[in-house]
Amino acid sequence: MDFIIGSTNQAKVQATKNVIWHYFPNAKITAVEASSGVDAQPFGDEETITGAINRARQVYSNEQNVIGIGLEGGVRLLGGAMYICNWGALVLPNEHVITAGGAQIPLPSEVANEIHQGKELGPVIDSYFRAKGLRQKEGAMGMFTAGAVTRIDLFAHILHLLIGQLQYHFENGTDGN
Ligand SMILES: O=P(O)(O)OP(=O)(O)OP(=O)(O)OC[C@H]1O[C@@H](n2cnc3c(O)ncnc32)[C@H](O)[C@@H]1O
Ligand SMILES: [Mg+2]
Repeated sequence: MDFIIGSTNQAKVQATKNVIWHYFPNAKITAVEASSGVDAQPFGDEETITGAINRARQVYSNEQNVIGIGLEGGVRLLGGAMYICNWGALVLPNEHVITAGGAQIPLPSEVANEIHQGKELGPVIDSYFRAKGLRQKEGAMGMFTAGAVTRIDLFAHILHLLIGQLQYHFENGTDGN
């Protein structure tokens, strides 16, 4: 079983390799740019999960028995606060879709205000911490949890949820989707 991840973002690619090779040590994993088909800064679970599914749909292949992986980061509003929200999707060679959501933490209001003005979380987080390329490593999750859970850990957990459901699908021919 081979996998293609629809992104070259290092946090996404590293998380994918860590988890897929844990379950399938011989799997071939390729990373390619894929468009999410949604806004560069998705807003809400609906838009974020759609971005994840679109990326996975773009890279799966029923001819080569390749499973597509899509991971997407977004933000959502809950109880007056803005939370980071992340979604993942697998598209199987038979076009079956498996999805899973990630853990969420609220963002400081200074950061939320900038997102409301139309900026993307990646650059906003970089300027907030006077750093470069945080979205490829720690991410907002890592920075606002003092490194306890990084963006790689966050996507790795989503991958575990996806691969676990994939195993269940293989064993039972069904899942919750
Ligand atoms: O190359 P791609 O796969 O597009 O990687 P990306 O980092 O842009 O990731 P997304 O498109 O999935 O994320 C949408 C936006 O939210 C930003 N983002 C999402 N989660 C983040 C995080 O934990 N830390 C920093 N930026 C984040 C990201 O940089 C984008 O501006
Ligand atoms: Mg992006």
